[in-house]
Amino acid sequence: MLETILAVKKQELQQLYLPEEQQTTRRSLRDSLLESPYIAGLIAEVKKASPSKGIIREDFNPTQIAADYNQAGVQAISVLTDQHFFQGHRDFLTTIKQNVDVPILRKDFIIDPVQVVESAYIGADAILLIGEALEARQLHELYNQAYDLGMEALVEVHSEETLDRVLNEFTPRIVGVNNRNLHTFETKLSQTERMASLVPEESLLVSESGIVNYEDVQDVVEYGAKAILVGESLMRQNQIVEGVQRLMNGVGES
Ligand SMILES: O=C(O)c1ccccc1NCC(=O)[C@H](O)[C@H](O)COP(=O)(O)O
Repeated sequence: MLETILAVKKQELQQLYLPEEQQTTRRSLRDSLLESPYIAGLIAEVKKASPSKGIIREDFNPTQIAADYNQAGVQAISVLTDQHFFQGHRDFLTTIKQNVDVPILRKDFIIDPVQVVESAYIGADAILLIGEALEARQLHELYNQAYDLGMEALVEVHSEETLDRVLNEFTPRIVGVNNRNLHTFETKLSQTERMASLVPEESLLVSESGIVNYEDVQDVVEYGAKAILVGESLMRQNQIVEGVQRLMNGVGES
């Protein structure tokens, strides 16, 4: 699946035009996650659909969902901007950035420097760089470009092999272990458990995907995660604010 997504991305790149540059103040993703009052920092995702699940939320108002996340006290918001596979849009990110006061992560498949510039122009505070989608040298260059433009980068890996490749090149400040295999969609929190001890101390570890309840949050924190990235389980809540409280405090869980 990842290959298919990347092939479409390469095609889209040929028609990519840069939008008007937003004047924006950058917010630090890493600092915000480290300042969390919960047992982990929470990056809450705005996600309408996905290749593995199809439509996740019919009643989808990205600005309202982000406002609810903000009200609930999340540390950061991840906005899926890919249109083809996730029904996202880069305009969602721009509008959300103007309406909340937490850092915004641009979740997309970034493979080219022009997308890093685009991310800065639309107001992103941080971008996702996927280890399984990039050569380590290329990833490092995109990472440096992001920081040069005042953003941060969440460097995501799924396997030990990919993490090894990345760490041979450089040490990212924020490392995400994706519990979902992007080829098979198999999702298991034990991936964080397997990988946590391999992530350097100085890298803030984010556990991504498949986190559904407070018990899951406790588990990945026990494995070593300092932050979590949660999409689907929050997007399926009727009351987002209460959903965030339940996820992060265990309050009201049966
Ligand atoms: O979510 C997918 O099906 C997916 C498929 C292929 C590539 C990426 C995919 N998801 C991106 C993500 O990393 C997740 O949206 C994010 O980690 C949140 O996961 P979840 O809480 O399980 O929605």
